[in-house]
Amino acid sequence: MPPTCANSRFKVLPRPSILVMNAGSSSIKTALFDRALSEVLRLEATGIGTGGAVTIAGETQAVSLPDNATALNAIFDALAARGITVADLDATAHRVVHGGTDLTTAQRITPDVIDAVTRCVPLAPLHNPHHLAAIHAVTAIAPDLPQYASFDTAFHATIPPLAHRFALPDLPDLPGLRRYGFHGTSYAALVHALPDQSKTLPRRLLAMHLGNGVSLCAIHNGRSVATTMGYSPLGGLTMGTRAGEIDAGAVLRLVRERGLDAADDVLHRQSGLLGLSGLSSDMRTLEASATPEAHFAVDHFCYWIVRQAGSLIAAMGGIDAIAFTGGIGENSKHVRDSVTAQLRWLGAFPTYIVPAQEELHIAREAKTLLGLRAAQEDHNVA
Ligand SMILES: Nc1ncnc2c1ncn2[C@@H]1O[C@H](COP(=O)(O)OP(=O)(O)O)[C@@H](O)[C@H]1O
Ligand SMILES: CC(=O)OP(=O)(O)O
Ligand SMILES: [Mg+2]
Repeated sequence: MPPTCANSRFKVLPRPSILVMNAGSSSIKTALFDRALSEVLRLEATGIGTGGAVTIAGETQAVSLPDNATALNAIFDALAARGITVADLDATAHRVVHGGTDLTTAQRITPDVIDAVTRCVPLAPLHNPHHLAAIHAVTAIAPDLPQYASFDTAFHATIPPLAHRFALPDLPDLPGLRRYGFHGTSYAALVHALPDQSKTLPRRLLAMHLGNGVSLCAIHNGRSVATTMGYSPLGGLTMGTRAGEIDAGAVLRLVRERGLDAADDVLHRQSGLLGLSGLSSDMRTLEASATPEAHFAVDHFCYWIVRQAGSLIAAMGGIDAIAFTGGIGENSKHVRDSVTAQLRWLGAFPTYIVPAQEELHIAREAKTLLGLRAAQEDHNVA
């Protein structure tokens, strides 16, 4: 089989393979997997909007990444520089944060799927537009390449109605007003990976995805039973630029007095760590800062994790372990220590650090769908 990777410094890519694209709110993480689901190349653009860095096969360079479009171009340029042509792949697979009520299981991307993801842009304005940009960029290069989507909401399909229903009346003209939950690709991967460290999966596991977006998930016997994010990735905890939990009365006042678009901007882009610190949405910057506002922002971040942890532990009837993941969960000892110290009254339980493997989970799902498609084609030929 001829190599597709022209640069001999990089592993030769076995063809065919799956390129996973995970456009988060402050990063685009891409990984190329071979058919055995071994990761053969990783390209990450991080710190979008707050600075920027591109990491290729473990080597990081500071690059100005003012917006997602610049980051996406940097990723495609880096792929091209390594002789990787998207059209040569088996498929691409994308993380999609919000597919609403219609899309909750992994599937092939069709025009109908694109329409549904587009309809959810107002619910996930920091994510869905970036997923669509990545999907359209691949379509422009390779219109016939199969593309798949995995949804952040899927892992939370097991949350019972008591936990996912809002105390609203039936509003038949507004279907889908309910809690969904996000970061499901991360939690599903964590459930798969944790037993490598813990031997068996803890029965009552409190998983914490602490990145630019932040959520906690109560995982009981491997299944999500409650999570802090709700109708959209705006809910729950203090995040990089998102407000998290806020009284609907306060939201109504913001909309009444500032108008819908300005209120949307405050809640999604000017709040959270950025709004509290007046400095940055980036945890590294805040941890390095001596201002009282930066300290307050980090303390607020940890305090509300602990407050919400209490709620999720109650939903599981106790706790057997905590698992940290995401950029902050994996790297900030200060945040992990603060959270675990404030939960010490619960008694002793193990804590684990699990590198987020959203891309591997998405590749697994795409591989399953590719296999089903191949089986279907074989069946049609037979
Ligand atoms: N060494 C570190 N110490 C503290 N925070 C870190 C460190 N490395 C990354 N982070 C934080 O992780 C966050 C980004 O998380 P990440 O999961 O990569 O984001 P996204 O949600 O966009 O995928 C940023 O706040 C960043 O400052
Ligand atoms: C759902 C969400 O907030 O994702 P991210 O942490 O990647 O922004
Ligand atoms: Mg992320």
